[in-house]
Amino acid sequence: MTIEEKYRSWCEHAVEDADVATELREMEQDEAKKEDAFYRELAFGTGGLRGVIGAGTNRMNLYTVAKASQGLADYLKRHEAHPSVVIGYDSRIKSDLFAKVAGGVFAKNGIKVWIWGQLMPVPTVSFATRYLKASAGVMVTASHNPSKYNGYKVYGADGCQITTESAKEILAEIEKLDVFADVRRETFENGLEEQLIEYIPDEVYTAFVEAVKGESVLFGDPVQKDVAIVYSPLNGAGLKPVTRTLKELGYTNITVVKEQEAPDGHFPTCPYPNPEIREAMTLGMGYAKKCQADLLLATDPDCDRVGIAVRNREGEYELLSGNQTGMLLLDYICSQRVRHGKMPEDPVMIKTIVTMDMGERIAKHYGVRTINVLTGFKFIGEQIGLLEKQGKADSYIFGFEESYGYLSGTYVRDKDGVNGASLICEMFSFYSAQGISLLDKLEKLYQTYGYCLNTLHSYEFEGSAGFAKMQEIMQKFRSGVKNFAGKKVVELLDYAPGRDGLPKSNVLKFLLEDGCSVVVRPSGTEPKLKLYISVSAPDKSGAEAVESAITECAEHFLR
Ligand SMILES: O=P(O)(O)OC[C@H]1O[C@H](O)[C@H](O)[C@@H](O)[C@@H]1O
Repeated sequence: MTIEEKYRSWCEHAVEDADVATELREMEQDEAKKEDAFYRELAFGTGGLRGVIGAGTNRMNLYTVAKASQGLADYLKRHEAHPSVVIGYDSRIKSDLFAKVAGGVFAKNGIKVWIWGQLMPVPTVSFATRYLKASAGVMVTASHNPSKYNGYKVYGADGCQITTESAKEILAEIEKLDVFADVRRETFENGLEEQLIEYIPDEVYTAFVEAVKGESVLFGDPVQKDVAIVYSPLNGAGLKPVTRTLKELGYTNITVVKEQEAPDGHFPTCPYPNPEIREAMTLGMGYAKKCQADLLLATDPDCDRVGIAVRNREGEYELLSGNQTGMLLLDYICSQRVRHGKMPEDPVMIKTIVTMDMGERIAKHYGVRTINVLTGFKFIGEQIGLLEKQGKADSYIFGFEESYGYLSGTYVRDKDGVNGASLICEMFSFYSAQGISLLDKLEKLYQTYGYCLNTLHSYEFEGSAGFAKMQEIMQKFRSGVKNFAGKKVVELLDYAPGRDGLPKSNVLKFLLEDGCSVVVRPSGTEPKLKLYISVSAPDKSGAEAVESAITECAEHFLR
């Protein structure tokens, strides 16, 4: 079908959602808009389906969600006699609608549905899928993307986001379908009445909170639980689970950022609700200053990421990167386990290839083995599953990503902002009781393992033209870069054909002299090209100078 034919078909059939119908009418004379909306189908990327909410095959709308659900239903029915699915959703625009549409499709296909009765974090979908022994889980969210996005993450029965092979199979099922003719769906209300759809009981939520609380590595050590914590759920799903868990863990002094407390998919005070981005933390930092807080925490809308800021000696708040927080947590978990004789046999830490290599050095110091995987926490979850199959689930002590994702247990198979927030508070309070700040601790780590600066630069390439441009840039990088700002390329690791036993992925890692590296890859969740730079140097200012020279050099390839 041509773009115009697809457009006409949508005008005829996509009448149920008034917003979609209006948008279709409005793009009638706008060829560029039509092309962008229809030039491709939304594909499964790093985090499942993800796209801008709106009209068309390349958009998140009730039709593309229903089609994906039908494809998933067909896949599940092919694999299982009596499949069941857990569904969750966050505060994003139309998240609840898409969750109900998905529920209606599964119900019509005879698949039992368990749905959370209110917005919930991503990890609770992973948890409930395992707890209820469901065949799959679906989370409607676009995680940390701006408000115009939504998405659809799919989990397997093990609570892990589906990885490359299953994604391919599901995608093949989806591609067989006509978005209008082949989708079977009933109303959510009918599904409820027929008891094909049921709300997930409270007991599951409580079990999740208990599992998170069980991840403490204090082992009886004293901590100061009256530290002043400012918390922002960034208008997302974290509010209830994070505050409940922290309170039950005994933290007594928590202030929630009022403007970012209520769920709101428009994210009025933080258009880009990603704790990686300074602006998302600005309001929280203002609150922290006002309350003289010790620690600021913010979780993203689906509460799988957590960002932090801590007060420095001058009374200002400093943001910590995902790498820094991850390293601190890794060191804290390892040191506590060693001190209390709780380190398992053959301990394992898992991180991604774009996550700071210094993590590996810390792990080694404690006798912990590191497994490196591709970007995406699903690959960390997958490794936990493999350890479990070998009867070694207890070996897993921690997994983290530079993109602010942490998980210290096996009770879920995705990063967990509730677990991250609780561990960070515990680590903070533990050191605080000894008069040590997280910044001091970080300094100590640098002294022990060598100073290392890791930065991430992202460049937006929107739409079909942007997509093509990113491919072109990757080719330019691929074809023979000899040095970056005078630092010789010692080795180029190209992950496109697959390497180190990892699935094929469009990622290039340049190992440079002096322990520096540059990684470049198109994001799987946003229309962006990402550049990860790692610089080892004697001190911060030296590292910053090298980093900016390398960045400037790498940016030449983006033109
Ligand atoms: O770099 P991207 O492909 O956009 O992915 C960045 C991150 O996106 C999501 O949060 C995934 O769950 C993470 O596992 C991933 O690291």
